[in-house]
Amino acid sequence: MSVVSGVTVTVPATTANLGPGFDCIGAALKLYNEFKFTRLEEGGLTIHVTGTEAERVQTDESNLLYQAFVKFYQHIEQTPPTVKIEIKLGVPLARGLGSSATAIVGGLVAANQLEGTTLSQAQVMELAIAMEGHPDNVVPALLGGCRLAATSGAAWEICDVPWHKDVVPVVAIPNFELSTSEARGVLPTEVSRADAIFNTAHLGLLLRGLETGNGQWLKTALQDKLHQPYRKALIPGYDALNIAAVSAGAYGMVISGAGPTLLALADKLHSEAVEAAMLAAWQEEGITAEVRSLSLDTQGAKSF
Ligand SMILES: Nc1ncnc2c1ncn2[C@@H]1O[C@H](COP(=O)(O)OP(=O)(O)O)[C@@H](O)[C@H]1O
Ligand SMILES: N[C@@H](CCOP(=O)(O)O)C(=O)O
Repeated sequence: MSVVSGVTVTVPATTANLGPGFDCIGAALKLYNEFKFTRLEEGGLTIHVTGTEAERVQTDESNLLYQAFVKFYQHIEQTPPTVKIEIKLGVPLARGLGSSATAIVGGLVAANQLEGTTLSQAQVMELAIAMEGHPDNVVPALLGGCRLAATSGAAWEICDVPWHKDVVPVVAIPNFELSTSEARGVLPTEVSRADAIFNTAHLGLLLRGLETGNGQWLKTALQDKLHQPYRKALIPGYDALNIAAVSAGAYGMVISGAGPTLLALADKLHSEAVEAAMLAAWQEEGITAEVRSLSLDTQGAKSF
């Protein structure tokens, strides 16, 4: 295929970890960033950002989307073309909804499209995982759906995790940021055998709970001992929201990605009540938030 003069890529938000699946499972959500790349014959890099919090995105070569774009060209050992980049932000920044994953996947997919799909989707995925350092947000951002990723060193096995249609993700997004690096910084480097066994069992149960919609399994499965006990202190209102969500009928509540967004899973009958309860709980803490039910994106990154 031949090179093209411009491309637009949309990439979905993600909710990673889902409680016990730290660094290995995540789901794409119907909330999107859009990235338009146009080759320029002259001048230098131009980045224009629109949408809520647009002023918080870098507009020089340090921009993560652009860095991913450059990474692609380093990989194919070519010089990147000069481009104009237009970013339409739909995914809030540093909230645990995979904004960094959208940028990494968006930059790589855009470059691959501009070069006539030089790399396979699997090669793009490997580059994205290497850049992000873990697979659980970039993989669903690229492929869509709920995905489990495992590696024994060389390549990644990606498994599509069936998600029962009655299980609704409710996201409660506060108006403060928490960077993934800060939230990873509070984690211990070693964990006990008991905690490792706890998470292994709960992740197995979660997979079956998501597939079947079995509420009893999901209630037990949405627990974790590897990251949330250390991170919850970074999120004011965590315990209050947990109580509110479960009292309103949610199966359980977890931290979305590295936080601070909190994710409840509920059935369709209870999702609206869970939304209202989580919003009220954060208001009581004096925190402004947006709470909404989202459905799963099944398509991942799309280019046109
Ligand atoms: N659309 C974007 N374009 C460029 N950089 C972005 C974009 N979205 C996020 N980023 C970068 O990623 C950072 C947030 O990443 P991170 O702390 O991992 O949070 P998140 O949980 O949202 O992925 C932002 O501060 C910004 O540097
Ligand atoms: N497993 C990672 C997931 C980070 O996701 P993000 O959406 O917050 O970027 C972690 O928990 O650190």
